[in-house]
Amino acid sequence: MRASLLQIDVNEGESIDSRRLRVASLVREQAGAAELVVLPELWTTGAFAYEGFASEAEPLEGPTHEAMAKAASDAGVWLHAGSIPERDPDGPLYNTSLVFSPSGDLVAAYRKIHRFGFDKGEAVLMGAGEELVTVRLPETTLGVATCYDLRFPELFRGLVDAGAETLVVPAGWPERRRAHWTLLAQARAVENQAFVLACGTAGTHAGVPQAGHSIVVDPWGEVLAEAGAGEQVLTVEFDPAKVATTREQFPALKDRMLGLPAPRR
Ligand SMILES: O=C(O)CCC(=O)C(=O)O
Repeated sequence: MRASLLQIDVNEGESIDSRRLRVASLVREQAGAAELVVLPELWTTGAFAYEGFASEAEPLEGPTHEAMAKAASDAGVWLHAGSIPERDPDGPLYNTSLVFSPSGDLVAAYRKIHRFGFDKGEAVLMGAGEELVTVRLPETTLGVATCYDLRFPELFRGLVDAGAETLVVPAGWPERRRAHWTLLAQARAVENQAFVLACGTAGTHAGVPQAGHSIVVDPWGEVLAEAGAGEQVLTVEFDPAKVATTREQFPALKDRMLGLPAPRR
């Protein structure tokens, strides 16, 4: 199976409308090159451009949905279209990832569970998702998570328990903590014996330089491909069957001790 991670440069010098058109044509260019295409987190606004979240938020079936559904079907690819600031007509904003089938149907929407920012930004401007999301592809089952979620291993264990074999993580990770990004992507792959496809952004928005360095890690923790800092299409071929063989040959997941007693005080 081939996947292309589109590490998009997100900066204020380009309007959201232009970027949407540009990204749609990059997705179309993946026709025949990849079966799965992955975009980063909040690539329309920028993950740190908090002031724009409310004004640029879209309904689930808004302009990004429309452009990405068309791009997925034109290219005939599975498309994890990264995330949008979603305006729920009956609730708060959410940081919501969209996944499309090769015929352009929305097959999954994942509202980010762990919001970043502590006492500001996304953590106060957006609501928290409550549901784990997996997506069955012919070759593998995707488990989806977003950016800051990468720091919470229990979420990924939940996805694995739900059948995930390929963990897809769109992000807008800052350069300042790039070492964590790489380390955590490898850790999630090793502990879950799963592929990790982690797609970040390039450029600088809201004064925050982005890490880039999108990365694909196999179930043994080996880095199959890693991008540089700038905008880049990172295409990788991987064998989804390696999840089952790794789990058979080194069956650590079977040694989980569920229901451990609480520590004695
Ligand atoms: O956890 C981090 O260091 C970065 C997280 C982040 O930037 C985000 O979730 O938007």
